[in-house]
Amino acid sequence: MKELLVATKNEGKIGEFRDMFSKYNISVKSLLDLDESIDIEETGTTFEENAVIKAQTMMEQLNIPVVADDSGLEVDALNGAPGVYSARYAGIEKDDNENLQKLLNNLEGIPESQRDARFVCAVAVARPGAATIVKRGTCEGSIANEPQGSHGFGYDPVFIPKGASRTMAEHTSDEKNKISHRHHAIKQIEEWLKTQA
Ligand SMILES: O=c1nc[nH]c2c1ncn2[C@H]1C[C@H](O)[C@@H](COP(=O)(O)OP(=O)(O)OP(=O)(O)O)O1
Ligand SMILES: [Mg+2]
Repeated sequence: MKELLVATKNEGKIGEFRDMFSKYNISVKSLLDLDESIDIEETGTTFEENAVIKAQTMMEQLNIPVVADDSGLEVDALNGAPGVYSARYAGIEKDDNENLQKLLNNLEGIPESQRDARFVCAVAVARPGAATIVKRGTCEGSIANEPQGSHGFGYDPVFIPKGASRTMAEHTSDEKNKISHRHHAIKQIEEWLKTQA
């Protein structure tokens, strides 16, 4: 079992990386195991830029391969907002509940047919002495009228994946990990993951 650092402090992401990397025989360490005071500024304007910033910052400090995830929700009726600002939508302090309440307020009165959205995830792999890899995965869906379900994290209680009749937070973690944006991004770094185990 090889250990890999995922440069995140998000417990929801950490759990999903643990579950999805286990099949590659890789165990996950995160910034919560390392040093909670590490705070990497997300100055990019795209998910890819921010994922690369997070992965390269830690790779340069530790001289080991580092994976990072930058992700968020794009809502068509809001011209792609909250997008890269998903974690800071309702303010500087991250608060999943405030964020999704603000989203529901901003979509008030907008009919179901115009509530299309997608989750986006960029996964970056920064490697000492080799080029950084960055891949994007998406999960199409729409925004519910009210939060439902208690699994997952972030905007999961208001996101209904395309073809589903319940929110992502009403999916088990195994179900989510088969269809999520994070799953689709990780799938694209599979070849590299296999070289790490
Ligand atoms: O599967 C997901 N299910 C629900 N919501 C999600 C998901 N994936 C991302 N999201 C939302 C949460 C947060 O509002 C933003 C990520 O922001 P993002 O900066 O990438 O993560 P973060 O600041 O929580 O942790 P960190 O930067 O340490 O990895 O998008
Ligand atoms: Mg962040």
